[in-house]
Amino acid sequence: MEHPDVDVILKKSTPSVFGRGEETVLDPSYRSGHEIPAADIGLKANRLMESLQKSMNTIMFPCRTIELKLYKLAVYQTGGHFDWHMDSTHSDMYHGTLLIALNTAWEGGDLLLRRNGIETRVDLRPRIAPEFPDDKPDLQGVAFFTGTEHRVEPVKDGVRMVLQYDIEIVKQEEKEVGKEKDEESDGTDDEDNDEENEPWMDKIASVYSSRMEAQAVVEATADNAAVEKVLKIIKELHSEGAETIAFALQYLYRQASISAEYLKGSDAVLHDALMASGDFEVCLHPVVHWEMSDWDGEMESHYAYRFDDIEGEIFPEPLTGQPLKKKQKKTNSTAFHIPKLSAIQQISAREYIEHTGNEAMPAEYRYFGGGMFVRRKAK
Ligand SMILES: O=C(O)CCC(=O)C(=O)O
Ligand SMILES: [Fe+2]
Repeated sequence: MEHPDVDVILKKSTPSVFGRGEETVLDPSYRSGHEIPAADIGLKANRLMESLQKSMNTIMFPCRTIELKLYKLAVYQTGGHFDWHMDSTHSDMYHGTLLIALNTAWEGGDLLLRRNGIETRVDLRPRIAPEFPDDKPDLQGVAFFTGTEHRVEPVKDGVRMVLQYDIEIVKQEEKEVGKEKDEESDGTDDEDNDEENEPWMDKIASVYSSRMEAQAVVEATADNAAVEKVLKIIKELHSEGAETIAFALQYLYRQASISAEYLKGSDAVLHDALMASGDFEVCLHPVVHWEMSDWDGEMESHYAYRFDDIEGEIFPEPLTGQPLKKKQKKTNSTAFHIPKLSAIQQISAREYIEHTGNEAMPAEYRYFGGGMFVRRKAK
């Protein structure tokens, strides 16, 4: 790609604001940069974007169909930066962000991604292969799931320009794999399954997440061996008498997007494998985070409860759309222990609440943790 005309682009751009809760604010100490919205950029679809879309579909959203939608062009001049934030959920379909840096020169301005406390540094400066010094530089890009925290370090010199795309999941009504049967809630789940620190939960979490830790933010999603192991553990637990096995989704979602068709990465792989086996009924629900502390106020453990259990009084209809059969109480029977690598803990943190959103985000669009509830299929 040729060098972009920096002066023209700067003239067309406006200072970047960001969302602090439901407010839109301009605060250069938190974010300093300029931007041009997609509507003012005339970029045609091209082969590069098509092939990028294909590979992101395979790696990040297996068995789903995605589309890339240009969102804006961000311009950072010397001193420009953007502190830790998650991108706002512009729509239910929006599940990832793709950034591609244009061919300009700058110093500093690295992008840092953070998930579950693990940081990954990304230098988006165009690269010239040393063996072909006369060739055009290779542009650099990065894609991450929504709910990933990120920040742009201050640009020390030059101009950094980045095209930002929304990765949207295209809804497919007739898709078989994504279809799930809503669980009938009777509030009497697994009475004999309410030990304090379920060791089996950690077993699942460690099998399921080992590759994730190793690869930080960039995950391998198609780990069939790990998925097989998790299925086996779930079957064993069912045969030992547990009625419902529940565990935290690995990613954050907007409340309305906690459904099979919108699952991301490893959540999608595991869900589809459970459905494909034909042995399970799987349902997904938003969950709320609960912290238990000991007598000294030290945090001891983290639990999740189904959101519709907690909010039963406020929301007469549970989120499954099915009326509750019996009044549900908040009991241990519907709680599950949150594994170390779950994103759910993070969404109740103070900084998260204060500093979320590259644009204002009304409360109903905030991120939620989700839970997968797995029962044995009635034969
Ligand atoms: O420019 C970048 O690398 C990321 C910018 C960003 O995070 C945003 O505008 O939301
Ligand atoms: Fe962002």
